[in-house]
Amino acid sequence: MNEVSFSAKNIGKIYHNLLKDDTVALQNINLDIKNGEFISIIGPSGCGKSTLLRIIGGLDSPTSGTLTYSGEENPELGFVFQDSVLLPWKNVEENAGFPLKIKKIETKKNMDNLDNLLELAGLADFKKSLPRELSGGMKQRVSIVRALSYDAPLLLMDEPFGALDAITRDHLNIELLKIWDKTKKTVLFVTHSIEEATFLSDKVIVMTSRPGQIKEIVDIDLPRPRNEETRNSTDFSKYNQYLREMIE
Ligand SMILES: Nc1ncnc2c1ncn2[C@@H]1O[C@H](COP(=O)(O)OP(=O)(O)OP(=O)(O)O)[C@@H](O)[C@H]1O
Repeated sequence: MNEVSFSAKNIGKIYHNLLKDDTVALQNINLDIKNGEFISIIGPSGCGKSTLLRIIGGLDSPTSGTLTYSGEENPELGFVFQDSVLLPWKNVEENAGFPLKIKKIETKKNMDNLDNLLELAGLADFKKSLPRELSGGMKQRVSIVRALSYDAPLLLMDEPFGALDAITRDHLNIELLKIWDKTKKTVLFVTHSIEEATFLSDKVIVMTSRPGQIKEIVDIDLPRPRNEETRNSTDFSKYNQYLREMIE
């Protein structure tokens, strides 16, 4: 089954530097994530958010502790980073479907799914456009569709909307939730924005400053689907205030 959940036990990460003391980036991280959850990670700059994301994604290994996946042995991952790199000579459709080409899985089912995702992301009319003809927000949408195109059960997102203006960002948050609702991926999302974390997540992991430890995992009990009404609600403000006080 295309599912993944994972459990991190006592994860630690030390970077050994050539000309200065070692950096203890993560310490004693314990975490259980269920299939289909939307989890955000927030915390002060340099507290190890990206390191934790990379370790969970298998792009980096922990210095100590264990990470156990269940559901799939080696779960495939989709990645979206702050600066999405699209191939400038390929159009939207070709960029979004590039993983399918590389993996040689351009089946009818996958191509139909790609079409649906482009539609969901509001890109149906731009399939033949080149990256230089797109706005920053549209490029990020292409990179999200690309990450979802091969149906990886786990999506890792590192500040994917960090470079965008607030209005576009709010818009993309809503679109991302619509796609997530349809695809039921497990999402791990790093952000500097408390409001973004609250708006999107089932749970927000709050980290301490370096060495990064988990200060608290906050359940965000706001009704779904979330929309502009959510942002205007008192509960939304309360969660933001709670999280802000915890980080300060
Ligand atoms: N490859 C590396 N080699 C050495 N030190 C590193 C490496 N990657 C990260 N670090 C250090 O580990 C710590 C955590 O970095 P990381 O990028 O995970 O933090 P972050 O919370 O994502 O930061 P930010 O919020 O500023 O993006 C920092 O002190 C950083 O300098």
